[in-house]
Amino acid sequence: MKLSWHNLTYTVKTKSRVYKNSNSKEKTILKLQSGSIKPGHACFIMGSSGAGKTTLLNALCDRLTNSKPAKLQGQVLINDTHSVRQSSFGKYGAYVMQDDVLFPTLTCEEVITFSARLKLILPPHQISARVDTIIEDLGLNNCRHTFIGNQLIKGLSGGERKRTAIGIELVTDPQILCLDEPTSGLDSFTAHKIIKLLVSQAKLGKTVVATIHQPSSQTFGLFDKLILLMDGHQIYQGAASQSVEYFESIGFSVPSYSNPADYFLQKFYMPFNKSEEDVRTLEILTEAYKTKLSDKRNDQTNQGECYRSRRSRY
Ligand SMILES: Nc1ncnc2c1ncn2[C@@H]1O[C@H](COP(=O)(O)OP(=O)(O)OP(=O)(O)O)[C@@H](O)[C@H]1O
Repeated sequence: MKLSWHNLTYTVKTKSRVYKNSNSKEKTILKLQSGSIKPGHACFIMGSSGAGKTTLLNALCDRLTNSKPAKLQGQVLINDTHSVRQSSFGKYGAYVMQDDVLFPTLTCEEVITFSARLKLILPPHQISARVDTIIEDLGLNNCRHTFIGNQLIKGLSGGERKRTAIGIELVTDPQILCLDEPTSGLDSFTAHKIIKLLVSQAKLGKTVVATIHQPSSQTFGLFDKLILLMDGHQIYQGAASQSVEYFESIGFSVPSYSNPADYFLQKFYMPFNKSEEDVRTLEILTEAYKTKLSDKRNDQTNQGECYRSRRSRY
């Protein structure tokens, strides 16, 4: 299923000034954002802390309130036709939270089975077949009988716990899978394995979208699509593999032998007491992004015209 969003703006009222050098008490967290993710793609939302990653993800999954003092404007569409609001996200999508709440005294297999029994109307043998497939796909076979655990009970490792949380959502075979910080608190090797797993889920035809904090350069290389946010603005949306080249073309060269993700987070951070230079950087980036979008639109129009004129010749 294709997920697209158009002119998303999310504003909330705050009790204090939004920035040191402004008097406004209204904070716009998402600023006129548009974009889309196709099925079969794994898209990762990056940006420094407070850039609006979780808010964008929540808007895409219809998890934001639209009542005072918060206001969400714009549209999120499924397959370019149905509004996510009207078509009830839970029917075709799933959301994996950052702090998953799992029963500590159940085993990995038991929590996935519990979720399947709760969400599916299927005979028991089909439920256990589905659970077996998920456990196999997620590589949880060697810990299927281990307790989830908590501070008092020793249980699954962080990575196994994350995969279990994903398994709980996969029981319904969702077409859209949204995850908030699926790698938080994990070492870079385990984080890499989780991202690999998400990319493989996307290859099965799902639309995967996740926020992510600090991917290693190897993990960054797995991303199909990247959305980079700065202070609520989208400053890049496109193939992750082309992002370094794009930023280089507008004057932000990633130093050799360094992790592009680290560079982006450091360079595109908007502090509370933003300086004129920070504002200028943001302006340059948003302008460049608008130009990129209009160039892309022109290319598509030209391609369409070439195709039509070629067809008319035959
Ligand atoms: N309901 C709200 N009321 C006031 N401020 C909010 C609200 N929701 C989000 N914010 C603010 O909006 C900004 C973006 O929040 P969001 O959680 O989307 O950031 P993030 O990029 O996911 O950050 P992090 O990486 O630290 O989780 C933050 O400064 C946050 O404090």
